[in-house]
Amino acid sequence: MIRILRNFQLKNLTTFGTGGIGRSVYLLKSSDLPVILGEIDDFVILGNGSNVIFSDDYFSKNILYVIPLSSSEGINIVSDCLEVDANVSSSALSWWCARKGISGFEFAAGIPGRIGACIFGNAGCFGSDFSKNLKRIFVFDCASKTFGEIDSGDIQFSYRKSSIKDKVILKAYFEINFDKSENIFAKTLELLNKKKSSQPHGIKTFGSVFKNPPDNWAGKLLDSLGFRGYKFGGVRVSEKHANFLENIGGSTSDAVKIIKLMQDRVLESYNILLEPEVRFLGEFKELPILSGDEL
Ligand SMILES: NC(=O)C1=CN([C@@H]2O[C@H](COP(=O)(O)OP(=O)(O)OC[C@H]3O[C@@H](n4cnc5c(N)ncnc54)[C@H](OP(=O)(O)O)[C@@H]3O)[C@@H](O)[C@H]2O)C=CC1
Ligand SMILES: C=C(O[C@H]1[C@H](O)[C@@H](CO)O[C@H](OP(=O)(O)OP(=O)(O)OC[C@H]2O[C@@H](n3ccc(=O)[nH]c3=O)[C@H](O)[C@@H]2O)[C@@H]1NC(C)=O)C(=O)O
Repeated sequence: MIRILRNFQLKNLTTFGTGGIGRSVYLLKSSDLPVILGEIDDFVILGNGSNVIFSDDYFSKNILYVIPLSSSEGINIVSDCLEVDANVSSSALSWWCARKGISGFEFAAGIPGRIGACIFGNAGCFGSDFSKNLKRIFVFDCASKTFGEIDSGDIQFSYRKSSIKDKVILKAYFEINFDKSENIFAKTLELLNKKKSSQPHGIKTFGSVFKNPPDNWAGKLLDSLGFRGYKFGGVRVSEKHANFLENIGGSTSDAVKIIKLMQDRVLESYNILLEPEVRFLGEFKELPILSGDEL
């Protein structure tokens, strides 16, 4: 059953926990998604809300929020492929694969997103990403309002980027490589611990603020300028990692003020324009420069 939540507090839909009011949030099951996609226009689709911030104002577009699927509901082995529903979380997929002795997803245990969004944004860490074992995706094309498959060879993937545009990913098919379960568990835990030791967890964040610039690291540049622990309103820069913001009772506009300051200071000091990784949804009075193309 599809529920439409009117005038919904958007802070409940993102891991950062800020944002204004959304006109219409469609709360649905994964199996309802193909139906609703053919019926509505002017929407954004969310995964786990871990890479987005909504403005503090009114958001008038429709928002599709799908209830996450567990690994037992959303992952199947179909002939020689791993078929994964887009609404399975990255970590559920990683641990499911470890239990089944399927390698290649050890990196994914600590990524907070869902598979659809992770492919869209080519999420990754520790030298691996979602493009690696991907064979094809099943999508809804928003322009033609049709469903179809796309081979991964026909998608351009780069660092935190894919060429997927105006499409909703419904399912993904990955190749299967078997290994000993105990080896996979060990590697998964090792990478998870590595991530936990260098990044904040158990606190509201949206992952990295900026992408790393070529041959450098956003965190290192921001740290060198003294941003660790910097606070504006109810948002502060993590003491653990200078490329993370933590919401300790603030708003999106507090976060945007810090993001702009960070971008300005790195540009002035190093002549490097940091490109935000987080996606900004809604109307903003001021925004940081979103990509170098805008200069
Ligand atoms: N490496 C890491 O540790 C971290 C990585 N991340 C990244 O953030 C993303 C987080 O995932 P998640 O929290 O689930 O995503 P979000 O809910 O934050 O959504 C991010 C964007 O993904 C698009 N999207 C969502 N679902 C789909 C879908 N089924 N098909 C096509 N596009 C979709 C939407 O684009 P639109 O607005 O155009 O509708 C949305 O704006 C991953 O891509 C990952 O790269 C985030 C934090 C940490
Ligand atoms: C969290 C994300 O992805 C993470 C991913 O989890 C990790 C692990 O692979 O590698 C990237 O972080 P990162 O480049 O900041 O990795 P780190 O190893 O923590 O830092 C890189 C370098 O900067 C230095 N560093 C980092 C933070 C800081 O405050 N000070 C500092 O000097 C580190 O010492 C290291 O020399 C991804 N970030 C980006 C923007 O690519 C995300 O995309 O949201």
